[in-house]
Order: sequence, then C-alpha cells, then structure tokens
Amino acid sequence: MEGEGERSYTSAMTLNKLGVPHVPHRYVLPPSERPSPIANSSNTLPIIDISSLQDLTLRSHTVDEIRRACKEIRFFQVINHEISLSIIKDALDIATEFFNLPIKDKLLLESDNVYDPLMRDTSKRGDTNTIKDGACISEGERSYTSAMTLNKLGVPHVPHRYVLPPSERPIPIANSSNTLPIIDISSLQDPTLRFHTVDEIRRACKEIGFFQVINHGIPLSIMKEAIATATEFFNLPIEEKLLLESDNVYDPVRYGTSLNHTTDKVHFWRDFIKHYSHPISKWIHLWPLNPPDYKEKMGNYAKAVQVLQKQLLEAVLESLGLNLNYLDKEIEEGMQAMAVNCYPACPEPDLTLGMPPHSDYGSITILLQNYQGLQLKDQNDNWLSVPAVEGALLVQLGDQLEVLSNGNYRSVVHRVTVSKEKKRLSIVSLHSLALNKKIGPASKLVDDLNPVSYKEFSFNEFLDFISSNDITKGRFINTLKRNP
Ligand SMILES: O=C(O)CCC(=O)C(=O)O
Ligand SMILES: [Fe+2]
Repeated sequence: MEGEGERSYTSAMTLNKLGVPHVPHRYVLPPSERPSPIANSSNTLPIIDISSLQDLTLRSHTVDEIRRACKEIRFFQVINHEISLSIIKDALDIATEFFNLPIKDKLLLESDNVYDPLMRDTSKRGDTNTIKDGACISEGERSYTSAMTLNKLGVPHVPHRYVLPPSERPIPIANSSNTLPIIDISSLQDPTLRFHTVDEIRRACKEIGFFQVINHGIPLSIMKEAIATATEFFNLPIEEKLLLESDNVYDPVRYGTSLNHTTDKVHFWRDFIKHYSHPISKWIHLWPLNPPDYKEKMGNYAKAVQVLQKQLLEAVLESLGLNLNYLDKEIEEGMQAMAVNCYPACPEPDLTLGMPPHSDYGSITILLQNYQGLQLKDQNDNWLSVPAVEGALLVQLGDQLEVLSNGNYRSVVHRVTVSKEKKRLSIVSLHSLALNKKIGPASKLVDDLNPVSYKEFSFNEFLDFISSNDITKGRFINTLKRNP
C-alpha cells in the first residue's frame, strides 16, 4: 500500500503483511484465556450426512443424530448438504481476494457502527493505548483515518462514515454573502469615533452574531506565519501527530480527527490540534514540539489575539449598555483555547461537512482562515457563506455572550463546508471565562419585562455536556434556557 495509514488500529492482514515479529501488546490475552495447544483435532465431533433428511424412512434416524449432537456439544458438521463444492470454493476465493485488496479499497466500507448493514471489522476497538501502539507501525491500517491521510491516499469517494443524511448535506451556495458586516475597528481607539463603531458592532451582534474585523492591529505577517506553521504541523508524519492524540475533551492539548473520532456516528472531514493558550506560560510547554517554530509562531499569534479579544469584548459589552470593565477580572483570568483546524481537499464535498452546525461555548471566538468555507445560519435559517477577506479576522458570538446578554444577542450557529480542490486551514481562538467560573445574565439586562432567561453555566459544565452528548443532536445553550 502506498503512503502510510494513519488510523488508530491496524488490521490483522496489515500486521501480517508487515511481518511483525511479535503480536502488538493489544492482542495479548491474559494467561488464563490463552489457547493451550492440543495435539490432535478431536475425532469425536459429529459429522452428519443430511442427504437422508429427504428420505422419509431414514429421516427420523438423522434427526436423532442431530438431537444427540445438539444435546451433547451443540455443534455438528454436515455433509451431502447439496451446496456444490464449486459454490463454496468461489465464496472462499472471492473473500480471500477481498481481504487481499489494498487497504484504501477496504476502508471505503469501514465502520464500527454495528447497525450499519455492511461492515468490515478488524476485531474490537481497543483503548487509547492501542492508538499509541499503532503509531509505532509505519504502515497502519487503523479503524479511523485522518482526513489528511484519506486525502494523501487519493480515495475517489469519501468513506461511508462521512456521508451525511441528505437533509444535512450542504447545498451549494453560488456566491458568498456580501451582506455580512466587515467592521474597521481602528476607530475604537478614537474617542470621537468609538461610539459609531460600537454601534456597528451592536447591529452585527443583534442581527447575526458575527462580523469580520479589519485594521485590528495584528500584523499580516504574524497571521501568515501562524497559518504556515499549522500547515507544516498537519503535513508531519502521523507518528509525530499521534503523540498528541487524545479523545478526552478535558485534555489541555489534543490532536484528533472529525469531532471526536471515537464517538462520532457520522464523521467530519477535519483534522485538528487544540491547545489551551492563555496564560501562555502555563501551557506552551505542552504544545507540539514539531515543527520547531510552532510554539514561537503560533505563540505570537495567540498572544496578539488575546489582546485583541479584550478590546473586542469590551466593545461588545459596551454595545449592550454594560460598563466596558464589566468583565475585566474575568477576562484576565479567562481561558483561551485554540482549535487549529485542517480541512484537506475532499473528493465528494457535497456529501459531507468539515464541521457540523454548532455554536461556540465561549464569549467570543476570533477566527483566522486561509480560504472560504465557513457558513453561518441567519435569522431565517438560511446558510450564508462567509467570504475570505485578506487580512480580516472573523468574530463570532458564543453561548456565554448569549447568556450574559440574557438573549439580547444570540450565539451564531455555524458549520464548515469542504472543497474539492483546496485544503483549508482555520485557527480558531475560543475565549471564555475561567474553567469553573459561572456566567449568568447581567443584572442590568434583567427587569420585569426581561426576566432571567438562562441558567448560569461554566466552561467546565460545557465540557461535561460534550463529553456525554452528541452535539449534532442538540445544542448546549438549549439546556440553559429557562423557558425554551
Ligand atoms: O474552521 C472554521 O471556519 C470553523 C471552525 C469551528 O467552528 C470551531 O473550531 O469551532
Ligand atoms: Fe465553532
């Protein structure tokens, strides 16, 4: 097989082809469950000639033999059963041919969903140690393939597990929307112009919960270098990336594919590395060691975006009529988690998504993209494509702001489409209050006419939610609504 697999598990056929001298650790049974060698096969097991079942005079004798076999060993072999030898041989030959196929053909049918009408199983799933085990093998054949590997393999179709039900597939939108706001925020620094910009921000937050910002003060070079080092990271050999692999949403650094490849029913055409980023000195030592400039380049961007988010959040609070220092302490002690996403070119972009519809849990999200691909749901439930604007950053309102604003602003539901030709990268900086800090509606936004509409919640509670719920089935924010 060309290239190398990048899956969490290796099939028995691949291990055999690789000629591993020992079975990997995950195959080793506890001593009491291992087979003890038996010298000869038993010749006491019943072999029953069932041709006599057709003969009324002999039938009762054969049924007697079957009874004895069922009673004693619950097993028997049958001969003269009328399935011709050639049919049996053909079936075995074609099965042998199937298992000898290159892995990329077999993976098209791969699924661990026992309800799927067609599935190929390479034994049962193991634990995360197994995944790391598999990483040591240069040519893997594991049950999940990252989007990057599928892309490298050049699969002509997306495997079955990526295919969305028709109603959830993206309907191609001819043009990206030119009605989405692009706000020049340089004027936030100018006391005479600030109110005008805050007004623009208010309108954008109220109408769609999204805007792009330009003249935000982060140099283009810092953004380009962050995208470049992220690109290099996803181009690394799989062994390197799997060192950071985790499906535990509480881990501060984790590499993965789809949303959560161990639990997703439908998979998404995305690989990602997520890492906590603020305060940077607390987390940066856990970030990828490779590419060697990752920490520096991604760190520069993370620090710059952390400064920007404070300015933006203050403007958003001001737009709600709150004191702009309302969350000062909380912002300083708050979290910054970065999701660096890679969506390789996809052979069938109409059947799948890079990310399913969701809203972000935090206060605001600041997003850098190298190509278009993000779509937003507008007030009429239509999907709008966000255009790529050179140098701009995208700002999305998250669930914490919906709660804090007592529903005056809504977190924006968004999804990611993929492209047949282009690999897209996005660096998503998710800002939120500290892990255990609860946020509820601001008292200034609550009165008799506007009663408290949401329960308070913390980031930790959101993590609890996503670790035990399928986010494609229901939104976290809906669990917080007082009168949904
Ligand atoms: O890649 C994008 O444009 C969006 C990614 C996203 O929504 C997320 O990471 O939460
Ligand atoms: Fe998101």
